[in-house]
Amino acid sequence: MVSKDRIKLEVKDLEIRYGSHVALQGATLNIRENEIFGIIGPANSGKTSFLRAINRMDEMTSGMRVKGTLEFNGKDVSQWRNLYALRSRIGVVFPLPVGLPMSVYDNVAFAAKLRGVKGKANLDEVVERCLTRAALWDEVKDRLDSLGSLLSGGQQQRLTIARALSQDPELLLLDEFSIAVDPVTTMRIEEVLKDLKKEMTIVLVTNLVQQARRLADRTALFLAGEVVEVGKTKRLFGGAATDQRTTDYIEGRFG
Ligand SMILES: Nc1ncnc2c1ncn2[C@@H]1O[C@H](COP(=O)(O)OP(=O)(O)OP(=O)(O)O)[C@@H](O)[C@H]1O
Repeated sequence: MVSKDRIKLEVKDLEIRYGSHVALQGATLNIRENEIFGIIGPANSGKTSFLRAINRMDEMTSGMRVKGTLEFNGKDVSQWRNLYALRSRIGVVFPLPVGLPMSVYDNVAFAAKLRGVKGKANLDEVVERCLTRAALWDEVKDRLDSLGSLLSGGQQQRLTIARALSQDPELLLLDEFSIAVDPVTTMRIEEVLKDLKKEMTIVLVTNLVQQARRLADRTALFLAGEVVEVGKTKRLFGGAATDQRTTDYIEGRFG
């Protein structure tokens, strides 16, 4: 049993639909403080929909309906009246770097300004700290005024991580962050994530089972809208999964 106060996200019997199409059902799991929780599974298994439900993107996704319990810090996300306040605690990094039509500096300073950080010295400090934590500072410190969109793909992805960190999130959701990133950058970001989990909880949706193996403390297999199994990554990858489908997926027999 995990003590209640170590549970960051408690999910019970969650169902996500788009119109009549069920994307996820009967999902029950919990995500603990300071762990990296990996989610693996083939396309269309409901992984991204799960992340969307956590930070209430159903509000802006037409036809999307969420039922069941999804408690963040013990309070159901559906009870948060102030979605800005909820989302400021939950950072999200999408598969492809998006929305960078501003300078490198402003990309990171933007959220900090919104949450009330004032004065150039304070903003400079946030920008340097977040870019350093995202392993990008050394590469961009001399071009903070250039457009974020002019950086390489791997740099842009790290910029989106720096931007997510600038909110000082308690929970960081990453959706297949390495899709558009070269292997060296992927490894650098993986090192960053190992370090970040000391300060926050990370949910890592990945299409790379070996990435879950390298990074996740526990891993869940999602399959066709069902949570097949949740367990310690070492156990699942060590040949002791309880569901044969987990073993088959991990060993690449389908996907
Ligand atoms: N906005 C939407 N409107 C209608 N159906 C959707 C929408 N988003 C997702 N779906 C459907 O919900 C199901 C789950 O999709 P989801 O994106 O959550 O899966 P996934 O596991 O993240 O897949 P992938 O690895 O391809 O990103 C799929 O059948 C998908 O077609």
